[in-house]
Amino acid sequence: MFEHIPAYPGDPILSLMEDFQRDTRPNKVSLSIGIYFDDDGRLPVMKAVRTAETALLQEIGPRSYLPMEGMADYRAAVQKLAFGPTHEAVTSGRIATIQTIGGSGGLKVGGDFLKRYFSDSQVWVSDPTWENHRAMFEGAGFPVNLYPYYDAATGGLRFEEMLATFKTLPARSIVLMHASCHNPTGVDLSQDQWKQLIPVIAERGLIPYVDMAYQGFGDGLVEDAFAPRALADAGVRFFLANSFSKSFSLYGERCGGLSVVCGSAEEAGRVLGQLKSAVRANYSSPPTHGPRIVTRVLSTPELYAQWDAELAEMRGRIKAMREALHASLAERLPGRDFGYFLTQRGMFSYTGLTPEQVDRLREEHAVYLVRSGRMCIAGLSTRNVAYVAQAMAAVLD
Ligand SMILES: Cc1[nH+]cc(COP(=O)(O)O)c(/C=N/[C@@H](CC(=O)O)C(=O)O)c1O
Repeated sequence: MFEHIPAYPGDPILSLMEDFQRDTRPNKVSLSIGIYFDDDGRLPVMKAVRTAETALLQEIGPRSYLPMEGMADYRAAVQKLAFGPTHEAVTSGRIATIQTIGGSGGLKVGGDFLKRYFSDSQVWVSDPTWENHRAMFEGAGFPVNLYPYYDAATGGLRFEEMLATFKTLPARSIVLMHASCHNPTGVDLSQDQWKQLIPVIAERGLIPYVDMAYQGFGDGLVEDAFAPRALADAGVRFFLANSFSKSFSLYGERCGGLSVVCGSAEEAGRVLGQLKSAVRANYSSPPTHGPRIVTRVLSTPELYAQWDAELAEMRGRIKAMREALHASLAERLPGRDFGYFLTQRGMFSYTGLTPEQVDRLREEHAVYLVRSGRMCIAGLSTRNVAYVAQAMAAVLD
């Protein structure tokens, strides 16, 4: 019956975690999957999360199905965090927001919705992008194309080529973009570049699909949401998938959202209905526990302030690790330019290491990167950063 089923080759990111867990070498370092570890190498339980969850445990009650669109207070909190509580798009009710199973659930449900109502469109993703973007949108039935993005020569952005490409795309082309803290490169558009790109998106009638999985890991919660807010300001209709996996350290609780910015509250009502239909056909309804924690934190001023402060600490630690690794590499290999560690932002940096060098890092030094050369900076610590620099220098020599 299943003779024709091929063996699974593994996921370029998630399967590395399985290999890492099996690795018994005491000096192993995980710089592959996009998970934030603290300086002790532990996956943190945020104080604001612990406080909210402890309070919720006093309110244990029945666990019926949630509505297909999720909890109303969660959805409202997602909109306020993404767009700002006073944004006209929020106050006018023209955003359709659903609670989803992580940011992944938002991308998948949005992909299915788009395939149903924009079936002739094609999808354009940055070159490179998160490994799973292609799988998700091809899985929804779209042809997936690349637009120029990362400049390997400079470790920066090929913005002029990206802009020129957007100017050629047919109306209703779906352009998948990262709000901030680009995965895998850490290279973002500046606010000025977004201000140049957004009029082209509007003029061409493109459909932006913004993936905001790292809000708070760049410059801050407000700064990192510049792109969706600027798109909404410009009256563009677009999709925004967001994730709380990293910013709440609640990866396994699957807390995400999908917002569709529409032209009116009436339009948002119809879009919401069809998003519910897409949810029903995927997983029926979203989970309760994790999203209740997120809602409690986002809706309680003192918890929100504590969470924001903890996120700032996480952001600051990542920045400090970037600086420490850069300094250690510059000392070991003075002739090479590692400035990209300082200019790239968020959880990831694109090291430019070849797959073979990444393999050597793993096999000879027990340092794990994704084979694309992506490094998760959040896996560095004051204990291992010198060792990682030494290992990188060894394979680069
Ligand atoms: C850009 C982006 N979007 C969405 C997700 C999925 O988030 P979630 O809310 O957990 O469904 C991830 C996860 N990225 C990390 C883990 C993974 O690959 O799944 C990573 O890139 O390592 C992203 O990096």
